Amino acid sequence: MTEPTLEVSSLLTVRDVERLARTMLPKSTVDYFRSGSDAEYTRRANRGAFRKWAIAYRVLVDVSRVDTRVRVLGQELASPILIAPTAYHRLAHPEGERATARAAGGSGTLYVASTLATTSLEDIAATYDAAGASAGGASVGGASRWFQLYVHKDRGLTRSLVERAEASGYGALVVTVDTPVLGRRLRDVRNAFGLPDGMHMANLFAPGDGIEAKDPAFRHAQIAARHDASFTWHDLASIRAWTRMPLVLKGIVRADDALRARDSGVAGIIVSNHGGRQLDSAVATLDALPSVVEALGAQAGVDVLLDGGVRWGTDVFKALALGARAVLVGRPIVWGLTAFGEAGVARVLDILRSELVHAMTLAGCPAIDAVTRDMLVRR
Ligand SMILES: Cc1cc2nc3c(=O)[nH]c(=O)nc-3n(C[C@H](O)[C@H](O)[C@H](O)COP(=O)(O)O)c2cc1C
Ligand SMILES: O=C(O)C(=O)c1ccccc1
Repeated sequence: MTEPTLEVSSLLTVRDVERLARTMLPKSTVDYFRSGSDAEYTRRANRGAFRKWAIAYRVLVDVSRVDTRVRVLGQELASPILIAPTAYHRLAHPEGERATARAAGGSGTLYVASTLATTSLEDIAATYDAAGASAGGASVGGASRWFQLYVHKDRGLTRSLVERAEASGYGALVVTVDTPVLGRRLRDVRNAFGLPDGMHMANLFAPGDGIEAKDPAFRHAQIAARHDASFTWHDLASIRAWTRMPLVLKGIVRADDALRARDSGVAGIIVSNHGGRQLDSAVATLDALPSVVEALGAQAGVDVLLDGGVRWGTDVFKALALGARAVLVGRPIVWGLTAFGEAGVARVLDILRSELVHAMTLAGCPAIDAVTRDMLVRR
């Protein structure tokens, strides 16, 4: 009866999961996963923005059933909580992205696979689908996994990533637009952070090709140096021409950029500042959300998602009330993966989802469309 500390069920909050995971990894890995850039104003501001809102709950509503289903890019999802793309899952757990994909596929959670995965996008796709099929999920066939693209100077490499993602049945292409160069994460510089030997960016390099021989810090630093800092709105059209996958732009925080995205024909945008890892002093995502939603208007046909600092079900509630269709979580997934592999990722998803149900129940919101702007007041 008494093995209290290391049972997955003893983890009650995302905070518990993070606390445990941080004891399990080398310092330089914890630093890489946790850090924001420079003074980390934005990493903290993302969390602080949630604290500025309070929920004006409604009473005497029938909340004996609470329905968290949402439509994202025309697809029905059981929950508005999605998995943000994060690099290097094998640093967190030996099974890496495969464990994440099994937890996501098994629970029907939308998983955005990173360009910088340590498992190939084909392998992630197959693992996700197999988990979905054995769970009897409706998500088999790719619509519930998306692929995140970094645009590289090497157009041929970029195009081949897009073509591989399409061939593997990914349901959307998420183009990250906040990383023309890498943000300066001071701890990574001081730790000379890099991928250990034997771990590699499986989508970008084959084992044994030249870059594998270079030292680990070099390998990590080289990655962002290969991003195309000259990429513009104009070039987006060429990516559209390469694929039939709907496009989602990740990293938008301005109303005018959101309008430009809509005019470029994208299906969705993610209000994101990369978890405070890119431009420090960037606006917190929850603070940026209302202006983006207002600019696009209700019938825009562009789904607005948000990430950055979502750690509680009430955070999800607040983002939805301010107009997000769904949210994504980054670091909490990595901590869950570290702590218990597939079961840890599943636990994090379960914690956030049940907290959201609990918040909706107590707030008198039996369905997502009841989570409206008037549910919030400024603290
Ligand atoms: C360790 C780590 C790696 C990340 N790698 C990527 C990536 O490869 N591609 C990308 O678009 N965003 C990446 N991000 C940003 C996340 O997609 C997301 O925007 C951010 O983590 C959300 O904030 P949260 O961690 O506070 O939930 C990464 C974030 C972290 C923390
Ligand atoms: O760490 C990150 O946030 C990330 O997205 C990234 C970008 C380029 C190289 C390595 C990681």
